[in-house]
Amino acid sequence: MTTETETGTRARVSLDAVHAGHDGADVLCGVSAQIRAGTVTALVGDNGSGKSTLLGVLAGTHPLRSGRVEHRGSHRPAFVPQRSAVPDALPLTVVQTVRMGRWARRGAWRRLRREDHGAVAHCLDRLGVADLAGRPLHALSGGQRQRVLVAQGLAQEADLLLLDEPSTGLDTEARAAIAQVLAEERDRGCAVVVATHSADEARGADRVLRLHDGHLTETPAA
Ligand SMILES: Nc1ncnc2c1ncn2[C@@H]1O[C@H](COP(=O)(O)OP(=O)(O)OP(=O)(O)O)[C@@H](O)[C@H]1O
Repeated sequence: MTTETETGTRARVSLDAVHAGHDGADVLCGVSAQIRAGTVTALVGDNGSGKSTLLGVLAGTHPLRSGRVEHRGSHRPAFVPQRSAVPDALPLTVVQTVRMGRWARRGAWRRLRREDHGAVAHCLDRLGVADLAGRPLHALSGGQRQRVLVAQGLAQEADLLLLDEPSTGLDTEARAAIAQVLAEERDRGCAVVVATHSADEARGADRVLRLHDGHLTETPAA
C-alpha cells in the first residue's frame, strides 16, 4: 500500500533526455526532470523559450524527437491551454465547457452521472463562475473565460494538472482564486505544473524550473 509520504515523493511524470520542437528545429534539447505528486512546479522562461512545448510533452500530446516520458498516474493528465489557444466563438455555455472536463473520466459524449454534475458545480463554485453557468463562452470577458478553462481542468480530477499561463490578464481576486485552487490540488496529491510569467505565481510554487536555450534548470523558489 502506498503511504501519504510515498505519494508525496513519487514522480508522477519523468522526462529523460527529451528532444522536441517544431518544424525541424529543437526547442527542448535534452530535457530531464521529475515532477512529483503533491507539488506545485512553476515553469518560467522568456517568450518562445519552450514552456508550452514542454507542457505538451508532459501532457503526452507533443511528439518527441528522442528521449523518454514516463507517466505514473492513473488518469490522463489535465491540460489547461492558454486562453488565446481556445477559439472565442466556441458554441458552448460555461457549464457545458466544464462538463467536458468529466469526459476524461466517463468518455466523450457519455451520459454524466449525479456525481459528475456535483463535481462540475463544485468546480464552477471554486473558480467563482457559478453565476455564469448558462452564459455562452463568447459572451464572457477574457478573465471570466480563463477561469472557466481552469474549472474545466479541475473537473478532470487528474493526478497531473498542467496549466499554460492561467493567470495572464486576470485581476487580483481571480489570481488569488487560482493560486488557492492550485494549492488545494497539490494538497490532495496532484502534481501541478504551471507555466507562468508572474513572479507572484512562481513565488507561491514549491519549485521553479527555468527554460533557457532548450535546457531546464532548477532555480530556488523565493
Ligand atoms: N506551431 C508551431 N509551429 C512552429 N513553431 C512553433 C510552433 N509553436 C511554437 N513554435 C516555436 O517554438 C518555440 C517555443 O514556443 P513555445 O510556445 O513553446 O514557447 P513559450 O515559452 O510557451 O512562449 P510564451 O511565453 O510566448 O507563451 C518558439 O520559438 C516558437 O516560435
